[in-house]
This record gives sequence, C-alpha cells and structure tokens, in this order.
Amino acid sequence: IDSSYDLLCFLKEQNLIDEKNEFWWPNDNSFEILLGSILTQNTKWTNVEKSLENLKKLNINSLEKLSKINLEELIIAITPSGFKNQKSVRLIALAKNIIEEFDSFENFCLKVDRTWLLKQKGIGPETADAILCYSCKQDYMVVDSYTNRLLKRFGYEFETYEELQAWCEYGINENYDKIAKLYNYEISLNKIYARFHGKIIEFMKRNPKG
Ligand SMILES: Cn1cnc2c(N)nc[n+](C)c21
Repeated sequence: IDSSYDLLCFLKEQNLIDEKNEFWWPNDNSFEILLGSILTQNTKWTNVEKSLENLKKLNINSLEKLSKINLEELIIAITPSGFKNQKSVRLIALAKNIIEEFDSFENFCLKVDRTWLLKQKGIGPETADAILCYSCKQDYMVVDSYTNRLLKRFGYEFETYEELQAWCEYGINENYDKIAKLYNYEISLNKIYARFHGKIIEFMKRNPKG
C-alpha cells in the first residue's frame, strides 16, 4: 500500500463493521461516547460495556448528573473498566470543567478544540481524538497501537502519534472524491475517519498475528 487510501480499500472489502453502528463506536448517544473514551483507557472494551451498563442503571446520562454524582458511587459503578479511583475523579472533574467552560454538552461538542481537551487531566491524544471524532463529530482520526502494528506489517514505522495520524488523514483527504464513490452516498470526512479507525481495530482483533 502507498497511502492510507490503499489501506482503507484493503479493509473496506472485508465487511469488518456491522451496519448497526454506522460510525462503528457503539452508543446510545454522544455523551455515552465521552464516558466510554475515558473508561476504555488501558482495558478491554468488554469491561467498558459493563461499566456503561452500571452507569445506565444509575441513570447517569448527562453532564449535570455526572458532575453531581457521589464519588464512591461512581467508583463502584466503573470498577469493571479498571483504574476506578483515577478515572472517577477525572470524569467528575471533566464534567464540571465542560459545564463551566461550555455550559451545555451540545455547545461543548460544537466549540471544543483539541488543545482544551489535552489540558484536561487524564486526556491524551488518543482520548482527545476519540472524543473529537466520535462524540463531537469533528474531523479527527483516532490512531493507536493497533494502527501502528497494522502499518508495521506493510513496512511503515512512525515516530509519533501525530505523524501516524497525519499519514492516515492525508491519504484520505487526498483521495476524498474517490472514497466518496466507494460509498453510495455523500459520506462526511468525519464518518470516513470514524469507520476507518473502527475497521483497523476490528481487522486487528480478527488477525492478531502478523
Ligand atoms: C468503542 N471502542 C473503543 N475501543 C474498542 C475496541 N478495542 N473494541 C471495540 N470497540 C467497540 C471499541
């Protein structure tokens, strides 16, 4: 492959994403994706689903409720996804900061930028881009160790997260009109990034060995 466009074509014909999640990231709404993006750090997605189920039972379905939740209660609820104390403190602080800075979750999704997210404790590039892409529907592609490992199989090595991300985004941008033809509808750049990242994860889960 010569570009991330070639990689997308290679992945696209393998039907890696089931159609019920057209942006790949399973969710009921974009607030839940915000929760999931923090909870998924350093754990398996199946564990995140258990924590999200617990939060659903507690009806923690808004920024306001998350900002007011009892810390101990949150710690117990998110135990399945690990680092329960650290992630609980960070989730409550994030909810409070979003309310203070943006008033509403909707306004946050529209106005937040990568710099603001990276200033929040516990949010690094991968989490920031997951929130920007899947919660806020902004044009950022998430890259990760799966992406690095897959590209290594094609002979590519990247020094930094940003370099890997730039390579992935560049090939898509350069071939956007060709990609639009691959999909029989007007697909947004955000949606291509969302699905492309998902295809990489799903491919690597099905093909763990090089
Ligand atoms: C949303 N999400 C984030 N990381 C994931 C993963 N490894 N496997 C599956 N899913 C759905 C994931």
